[in-house]
Amino acid sequence: MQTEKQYIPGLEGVIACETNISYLDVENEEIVIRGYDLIELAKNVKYVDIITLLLDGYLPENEQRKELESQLQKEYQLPENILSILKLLPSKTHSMDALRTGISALAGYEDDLEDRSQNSTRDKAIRLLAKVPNIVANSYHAKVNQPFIEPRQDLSYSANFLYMITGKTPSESEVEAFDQLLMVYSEHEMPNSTFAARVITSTQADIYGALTGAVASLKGTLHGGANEAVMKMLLEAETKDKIEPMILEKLANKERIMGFGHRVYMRKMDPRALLMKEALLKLVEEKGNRELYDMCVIGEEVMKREKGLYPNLDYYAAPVYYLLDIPIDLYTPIFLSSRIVGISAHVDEQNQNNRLFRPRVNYLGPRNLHP
Ligand SMILES: CC(=O)SCCNC(=O)CCNC(=O)[C@H](O)C(C)(C)COP(=O)(O)OP(=O)(O)OC[C@H]1O[C@@H](n2cnc3c(N)ncnc32)[C@H](O)[C@@H]1OP(=O)(O)O
Ligand SMILES: O=C([O-])CC(=O)C(=O)O
Repeated sequence: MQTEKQYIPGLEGVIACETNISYLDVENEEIVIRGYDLIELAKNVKYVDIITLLLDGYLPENEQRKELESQLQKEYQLPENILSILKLLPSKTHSMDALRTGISALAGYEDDLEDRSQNSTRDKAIRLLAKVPNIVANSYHAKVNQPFIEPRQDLSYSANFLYMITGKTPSESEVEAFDQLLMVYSEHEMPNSTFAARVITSTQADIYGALTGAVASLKGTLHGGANEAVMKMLLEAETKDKIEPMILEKLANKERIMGFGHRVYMRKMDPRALLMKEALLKLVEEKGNRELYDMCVIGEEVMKREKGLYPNLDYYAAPVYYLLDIPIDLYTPIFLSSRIVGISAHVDEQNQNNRLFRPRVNYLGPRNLHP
């Protein structure tokens, strides 16, 4: 006779591992990243600094930052065959599926794929971080039948990423907003995608497999895919007068409003959403489109009043992407690109202190049947 153990749907509140990487301190409204507050980091450092913080455990000095930037630049190029694979994908391929394919295919170029040492994982993570903007941007250009764009070594990591997407040299304020987007998306404790990567890693599978699984997880609209859905909703509403009736209609139809709610923050605003709300206001003041900002604020108020739900990061990140002229298809791939660093840190931590994930079930089906 099986004894029933407590089943917790969605593993809500369950502790899945011990970590030195990050922690959501909801009570104190702090996202702790290796001891630092993510929001304070996002206001004061650059995404490349967060790469060092997450992979090496400390914030870099100037020389260390320069060395990392040049390491990344050396790895910007993609093998010709990978570009050819991206070009061969049908044009209806979702950009997250193209990214998943690109990351998976890169595994074949590693000489030490099975090496799970800390150094090897770090090197692989850097190579992936360098190449992923190329996959994201050029798989999109191939999809819309535009020529590939070559990476530029004279630009910073974030400026090059944005340039490769839009084909325009970005302004300083655009780079600043994009770099901040990458930082706020870089790491977030134990979301579904990170958990998926740790589960895969626990079998001693390689980091490419773990990240491929994480891309698949992050594509879903209850997770990373929400940012695309938010922008589609805002564009469908068109004006600030229409956002409230649209949300009310969706709620009446029992639809979920993308960009609201969060398993961990529950009835509080995601601190990253607040930072992106400020970034959005700054961009709106520079570029115009106050209507978009007002629409978002009205949406936020309606959801608070009707459901007691607050925006998560995706709600305010979506219009920031939009004002940076980034195609909607790329919102979620950019989220994943930034998150590669956080997930890689988790892959390494799992490797260093591994035990296979293998939970049990409460069986509810029949017994004692015979063929
Ligand atoms: C960066 C990120 O990945 S953040 C997450 C991005 N995802 C989204 O924005 C998708 C929209 N949000 C959601 O679906 C949810 O809030 C989640 C999946 C993020 C978290 O959900 P959970 O903690 O599992 O809560 P759960 O799905 O159990 O919902 C609890 C209740 O709140 C409601 N609810 C939660 N979020 C929403 C929402 N966005 N719109 C409407 N209702 C919602 C549910 O319908 C449910 O109501 P019920 O009890 O009457 O059935
Ligand atoms: O933490 C989560 O569940 C989802 C999320 O906000 C993220 O991955 O950034």
